Amino acid sequence: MKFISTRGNVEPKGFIDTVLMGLADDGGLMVPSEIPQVSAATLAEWRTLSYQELFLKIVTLYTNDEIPYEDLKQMAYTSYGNFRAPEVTPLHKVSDSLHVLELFHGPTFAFKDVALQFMGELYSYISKKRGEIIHILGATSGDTGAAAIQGVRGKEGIKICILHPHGKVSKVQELQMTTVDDSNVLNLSVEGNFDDCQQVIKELFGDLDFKSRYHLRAINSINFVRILAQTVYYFYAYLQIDGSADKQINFSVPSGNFGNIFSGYLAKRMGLPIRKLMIATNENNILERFVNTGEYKPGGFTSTYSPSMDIQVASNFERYLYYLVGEDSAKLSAYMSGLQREGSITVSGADLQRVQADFSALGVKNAQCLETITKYSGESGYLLDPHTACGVAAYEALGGPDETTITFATAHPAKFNEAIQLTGIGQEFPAPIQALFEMPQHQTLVDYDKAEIVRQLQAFYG
Ligand SMILES: Cc1ncc(COP(=O)(O)O)c(C=O)c1O
Ligand SMILES: N[C@@H](CCOP(=O)(O)O)C(=O)O
Repeated sequence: MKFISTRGNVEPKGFIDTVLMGLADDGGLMVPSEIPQVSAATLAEWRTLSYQELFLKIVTLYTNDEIPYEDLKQMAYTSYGNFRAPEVTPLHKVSDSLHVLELFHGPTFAFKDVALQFMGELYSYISKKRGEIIHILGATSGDTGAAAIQGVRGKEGIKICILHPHGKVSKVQELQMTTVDDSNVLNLSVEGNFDDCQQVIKELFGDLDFKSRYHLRAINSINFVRILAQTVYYFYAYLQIDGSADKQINFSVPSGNFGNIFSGYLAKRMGLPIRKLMIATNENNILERFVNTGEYKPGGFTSTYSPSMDIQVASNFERYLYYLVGEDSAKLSAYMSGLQREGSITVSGADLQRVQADFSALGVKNAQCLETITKYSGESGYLLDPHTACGVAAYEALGGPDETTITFATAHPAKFNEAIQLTGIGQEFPAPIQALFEMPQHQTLVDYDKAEIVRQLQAFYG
């Protein structure tokens, strides 16, 4: 198994080199040269595996034996050993047609922990085994940053800098990142939005001289290992639902940067019997507009009750587009240049039909998000966080009769109490979240100015 760039101008790489490269050196995104296939018989054999066992089955399809099995096993068990649920990602049945896969039982109460606990272990392993310097640079709308910092905490030889949009993350997200007082952690609070933060880091990863001089490593979903680790819970959720291996299931996925749902697309391409992949977004509904009309046009950023999905430029969209154009790098590159030049991409005809066969989508309005939280709290006694509520609203709108849908609970409601309070519902914070309110914060406020951010990074990475 080799990994190649969507843009076609990077020599095929092995697994570890792909992890270290993060953003492909030609500006594209790394993808597997071929997608491993999982047969129905194999799926049936996997039905009784624990999360960690399943993780090992899936991840070893991609790792080329570059990591000895016992080492990988140790990483898997360490990564998921500190989750608060023994199943790691337990499934909560709401009704016969709706199940919620709770992805928030990791250290920072968000789905990002699932991939980033492993990524922290992996970076630490690579650093020790290969003597690589690991200087992480990431952008966050709140959850990736907190989970990445927790993923590498206390690990020798790793420095991490996270850019978050000033005043545009929830209070708990801000506290989770900024109460960490470790000398290897730098939080830059940027006067801008998430897209601005992501733009700066993409430019810095695209400057190959800067990238290699400062040993920049990515933790965002531009890094293929994030996508890979996230495919595991699609398989796990599917296998927990009763029934034969050929039963098809829908997944409704609260989406922003398109990483989580792209993992589902990959799982489907690997052979997981998924009927519909539902993209749930908020009022930043670029993905909904793309699925419904074929036009992908970033712009018009809006702050919503689900701030982690306040994203216009979805970084993994390029991976999907690559498959949509038949893995043709020249065609993909032409689309990406068009996006840069004209500010939009349009697909039509058979391509649009294929998009609509691959996905359905809903952009959930703020009011509908709160109504959904209120409804499920009242009817089922189950408190949804606002991102998850968007996923449940999409299930209601897009799920067909007699279809089973698994909606991802991407965060614990305590992370987004600003929105929950608006419904009038009270909630108790879990102790680790409550404790954050007593702790001092450490962050540096910077303008949305690449030169200023670069100065901060140079001083930090040394
Ligand atoms: C709570 C929550 N839900 C959903 C999303 C969207 O996921 P993705 O960016 O993978 O599409 C995010 C951020 O990524 C998030 O933090
Ligand atoms: N919502 C995300 C945005 C970054 O997404 P990523 O999956 O590319 O890391 C966040 O919480 O930061």
